[in-house]
Amino acid sequence: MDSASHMEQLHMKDQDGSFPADSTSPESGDESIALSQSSSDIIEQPEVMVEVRKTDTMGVGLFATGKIPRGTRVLSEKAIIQMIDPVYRSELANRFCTKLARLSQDRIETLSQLHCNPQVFKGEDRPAIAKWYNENSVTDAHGQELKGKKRQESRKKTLRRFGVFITNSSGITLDGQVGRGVFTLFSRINHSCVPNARYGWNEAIQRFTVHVSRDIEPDEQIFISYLPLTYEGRAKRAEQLEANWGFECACEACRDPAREMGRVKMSILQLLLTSYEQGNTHVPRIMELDPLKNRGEALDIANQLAKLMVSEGLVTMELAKTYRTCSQLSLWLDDLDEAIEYAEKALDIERCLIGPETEHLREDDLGCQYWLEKLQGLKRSQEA
Ligand SMILES: C[S@@+](CC[C@H](N)C(=O)[O-])C[C@H]1O[C@@H](n2cnc3c(N)ncnc32)[C@H](O)[C@@H]1O
Repeated sequence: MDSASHMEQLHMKDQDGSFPADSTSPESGDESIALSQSSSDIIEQPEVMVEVRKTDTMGVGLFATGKIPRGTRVLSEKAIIQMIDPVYRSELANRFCTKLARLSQDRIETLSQLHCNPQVFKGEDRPAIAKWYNENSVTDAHGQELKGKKRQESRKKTLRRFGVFITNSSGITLDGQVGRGVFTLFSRINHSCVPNARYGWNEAIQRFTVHVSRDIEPDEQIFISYLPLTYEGRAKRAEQLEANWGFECACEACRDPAREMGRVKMSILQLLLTSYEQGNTHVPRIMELDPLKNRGEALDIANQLAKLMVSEGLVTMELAKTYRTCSQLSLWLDDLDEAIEYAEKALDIERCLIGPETEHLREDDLGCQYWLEKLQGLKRSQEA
């Protein structure tokens, strides 16, 4: 489909700055078809393990086409559009327009089909895009310069596409600088407060990857957590999701009030641990909790927290971090064997969620593998 055939489908008001509801609808009709992605965008995927399908309550989502074992890298994508983050939003919009103008037609179509959250727009977006249009000439797919109404239509589409970019872009690094990119299949993954997958930019292979955190059954939907706050209760999660993504979460944890108890307990344990790590200067007195007195008590709490996370199905990087804390505390308590056991658990989670490329985490033993190697070295020197 060329760009001209989309043109009648946009009905964005131009003068008053408002964004009518249909400005956020995809530009083409049936979302379940034509999710174009050139084969060079996905690498290291020996077989297609996932596909985009319609859901009942969350638009489209990503689903497993067969059984997927825990720790599998289900996506390894290159961005369809990416850029370094400028300081000012108007500059971001300006750069976006320039990038978009150079994008291939199939990538523009792919971008246009993605979800746009109307809440992402800011006051300066429309003027910044209008300014870019005033300063640049725009051509259609056949190289014909757009004028009058067509040019206006093109500007409206660009505004929506910028909304798509903001809605779906994720943090990456580009030549060592902070940037963001949009990834075709990743953009279709819905949120769950009990995710079964983890995403992240893989510096070593320069790809955006998604790994499943547990065994996945055929036809199961893949979910990530849009929120970093895995311990937070439902009300806080709902507030964040509404404010940043504009939806009411329909995940299994939010539909089942019984699951809240686990979260409450986890956030209390986390609070106690954090207070202890910070010298108990901010002990949350409202909860009438006694601060942790020593490393033994801290280890006990960290261990309880890790067990709770596992029993609640929260296999996240916070779990790896908690095992790492247990390992550090065990070492301080002079139990090297236990420290190694916890370090192995942390590494298992890290491998499962990130993969083996963690060389960039070598500094300060940040990566679990380097921490474990350090402990194993200590053990060898003790035995020598
Ligand atoms: C990045 S998109 C994910 C793909 C999207 N479902 C689509 O159709 O393209 C994010 C949007 O998906 C929907 N969504 C994601 N997770 C959801 C959830 N747990 N409950 C309800 N809607 C959800 C919301 O509309 C949200 O703004």
